[in-house]
Amino acid sequence: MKSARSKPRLNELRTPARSRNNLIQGDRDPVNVFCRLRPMQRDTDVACIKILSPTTILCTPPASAISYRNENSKAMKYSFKEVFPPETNQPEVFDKVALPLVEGLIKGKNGLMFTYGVTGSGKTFTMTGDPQNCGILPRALNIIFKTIGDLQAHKYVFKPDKMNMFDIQSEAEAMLERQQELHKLKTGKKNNSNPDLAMSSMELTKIEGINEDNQYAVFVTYVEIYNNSVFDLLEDGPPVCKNLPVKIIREDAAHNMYVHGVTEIEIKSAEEAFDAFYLGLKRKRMAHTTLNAESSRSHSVFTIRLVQAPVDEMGESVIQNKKFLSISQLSLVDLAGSERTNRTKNTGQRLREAGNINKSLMTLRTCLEALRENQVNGANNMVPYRESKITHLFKNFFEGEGQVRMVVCANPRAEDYDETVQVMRFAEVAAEVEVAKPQVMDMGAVMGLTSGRRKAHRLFTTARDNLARADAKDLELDLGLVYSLGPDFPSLELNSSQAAHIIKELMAHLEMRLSRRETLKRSKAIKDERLRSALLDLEKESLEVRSENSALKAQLAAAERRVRALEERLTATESTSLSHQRKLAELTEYTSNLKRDLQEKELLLSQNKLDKEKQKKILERKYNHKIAAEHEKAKEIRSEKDRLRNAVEDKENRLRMIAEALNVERGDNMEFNLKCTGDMGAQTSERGFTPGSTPRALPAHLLTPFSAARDSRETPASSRRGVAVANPRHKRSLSADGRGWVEHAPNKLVPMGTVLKPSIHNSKVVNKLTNVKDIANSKTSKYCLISQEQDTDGELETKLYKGDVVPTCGGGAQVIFNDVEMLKQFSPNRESRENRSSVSERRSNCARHSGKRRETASSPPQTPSNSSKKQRVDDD
Ligand SMILES: Nc1ncnc2c1ncn2[C@@H]1O[C@H](COP(=O)(O)OP(=O)(O)OP(=O)(O)O)[C@@H](O)[C@H]1O
Repeated sequence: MKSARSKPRLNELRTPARSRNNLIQGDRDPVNVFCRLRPMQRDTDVACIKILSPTTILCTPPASAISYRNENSKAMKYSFKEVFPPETNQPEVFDKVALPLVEGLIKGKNGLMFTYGVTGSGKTFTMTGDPQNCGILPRALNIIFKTIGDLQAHKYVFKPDKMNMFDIQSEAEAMLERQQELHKLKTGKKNNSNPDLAMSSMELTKIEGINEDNQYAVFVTYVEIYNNSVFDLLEDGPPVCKNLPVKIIREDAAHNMYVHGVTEIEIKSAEEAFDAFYLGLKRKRMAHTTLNAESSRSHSVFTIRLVQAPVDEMGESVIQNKKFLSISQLSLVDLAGSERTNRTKNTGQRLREAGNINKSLMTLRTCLEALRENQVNGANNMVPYRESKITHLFKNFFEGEGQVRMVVCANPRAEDYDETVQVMRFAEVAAEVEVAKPQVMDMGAVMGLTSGRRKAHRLFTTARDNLARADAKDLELDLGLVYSLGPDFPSLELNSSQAAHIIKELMAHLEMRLSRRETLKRSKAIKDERLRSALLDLEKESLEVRSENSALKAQLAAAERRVRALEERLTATESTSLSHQRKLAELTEYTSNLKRDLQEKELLLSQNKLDKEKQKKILERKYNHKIAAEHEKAKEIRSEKDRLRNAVEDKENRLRMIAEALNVERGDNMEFNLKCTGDMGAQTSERGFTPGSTPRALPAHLLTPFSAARDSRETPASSRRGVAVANPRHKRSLSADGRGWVEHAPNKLVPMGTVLKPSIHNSKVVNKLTNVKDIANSKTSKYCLISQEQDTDGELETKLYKGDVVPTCGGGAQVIFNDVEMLKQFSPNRESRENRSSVSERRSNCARHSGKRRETASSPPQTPSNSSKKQRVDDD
């Protein structure tokens, strides 16, 4: 039963058709899987594969195998269509595996054959072989040319249209191209054949049953899939070409996958085919690995396309109609071997290759598993053909029509066991996949042409040629008359008695012949007339067809131009997209690496954070204890400080009172002083004080702070009454002795109209002390801060805070205050009044305080310093 689909278009039958889900079970063939065991290399090698029957093997895990260690030590049986023992020779393998595919190819059926196995298991040996043992590929080429022999069309009659289809050219066009090629060849012929390999010497018989009413042409392509990119091994260029451009896989109008822009060479003999094959072989990526001296690093696909078209009714030339073309293809695939990297010890480029090889083989396996699932269980799983170039390219074989055969190559040695078992499992999956049987049509029969046209034409041309020969007159030819005037003349024996009767008969016969001749003449005239009118019709039709043809040709040319332009754009877009895809993959990998790094760093960071928090807690606990202790101490210090401050304030009050007592009028003072001195136990010799007299000498501890000069110099008597001061500092020369002073007057001084004015000779005057260098330099050794403020009585008081500038080790300076000068004015009236009113109070105060009074700056102003702001008031 045929598919429910409407009658297929003729040219859709040529290449593997797309999936037809409604194909019934009988329309399908399983993938035929063969197993070939290669001979052991060394006598010492231990085998892990045993042949049980011509179709079954037994794999026993050796003790060294991983599966054995994983307690999966059961021996496993695997079945195949046929198992080839190590001693099987190449012709046997070819006859069983590839010959049916070649027969199918000749009859217009598609075929796919691939070798699969671990690296070094004999895949390339099976597919290509060596000079002494030609493999499947050279044998297939040889037998094809032996079979099609002189049934081949002239070169360039069939021409690839670059879109996976073919055009048919007229003999004249084909001849023109042949001449051009001849010219090119004269200028430089390339010969790529390998002199060591005389594969054409194989003894092969031709395939029977070929349709002799067709003309044939063979085209080959050779591509390799390396690191999941497709390369054209027959691309124009030097034989050893390293930088072949990447090709893309596309779908043609009939939804078949093909390598776009691939070089498709028309081959006219097995020798030419070998030339092409060896050119590709030189470019194929091979490398030395630990497990195979010449290991294929890529999957190679050698495709033979056979184009056939029926000859016309005269059996002379091909019918110039693309509709009647039939294209069948046989793809011979040598897959790269699967390899475990820990065994091969590959690194760098080899490792990357191995990764890509394993990945694509994995995709092949995944695709076949999904297909099997869909076919056996009626699932509708998406088959990931596009994940790998190899599966993408052969999508049509699995989803369309054709014969698929696989040779699983295995090395029986124990070291390969683990990988061999994986291969066997893949083989099991593959054997369960089914492929639709190809449908073949005889185009001549479709057109209603009789068979044997070509043979008849050959005979006719032979006869014609023979007639032209010089000895043709001796030939006895039975040309077989088309028109006959009836039977032969009756015998004319007139000497008999019945002569009159015979003459009568003869006359009747002649009359009959005459009338027959007339009839034939009339019939011929009618036929001539018909022929003429038919010819006229044909001529008319031909004219119409020709004009239509030229219009169509013009349209076609325009369409072709458009297609070519679009194609170019598409190619450019596709190559950009490809490069973008590659970039994207790189960036994705880079991003994932970065993410991984980030995660690692985040982990580390959180670990560190945790550690730090732990440490912090420990330290916090420690320091809390310390801080508590410090707080306790600070509290104690503060209370001690308060106590001391109170004591100091108490003493100051007492001293102030003493000083005030010293300043009261003489009479009062006398009394007051006597009391004070008496209270304080001072030893005075003189109690009287007259204006202009030398002030009495008070004990040192009762004088103002400035009177307690360390040197013994006498201070001249103060002009102010009642002040017995002998302080050498009152000398201006000493207070400002000209040694590198910095005079710091933050505010403008209010003029007081006094005799004594705060002024230091040769000093540097600054209003603001912002520049450290003003203080911290080698010339400056003294600092004076001048301030004016109101005292408690509302009088203006000028204070000079003086100090030594001491450089600090950090390069800055500190000021140690050691002196305060004060300038103050009183109204004499107010003073006496005030004094009088407060005398009694002072007396009482004086009586209460027995300590000496020291007049000092209670809190010196702050002075900037760059490294240390240490301030000290040194009571003099
Ligand atoms: N059946 C066999 N008879 C004799 N020699 C064989 C056979 N099979 C393989 N060999 C030899 O084994 C070696 C490795 O074989 P081959 O290169 O075909 O392996 P491979 O499976 O193609 O490896 P790779 O996947 O690495 O390309 C070759 O030297 C080949 O001649």
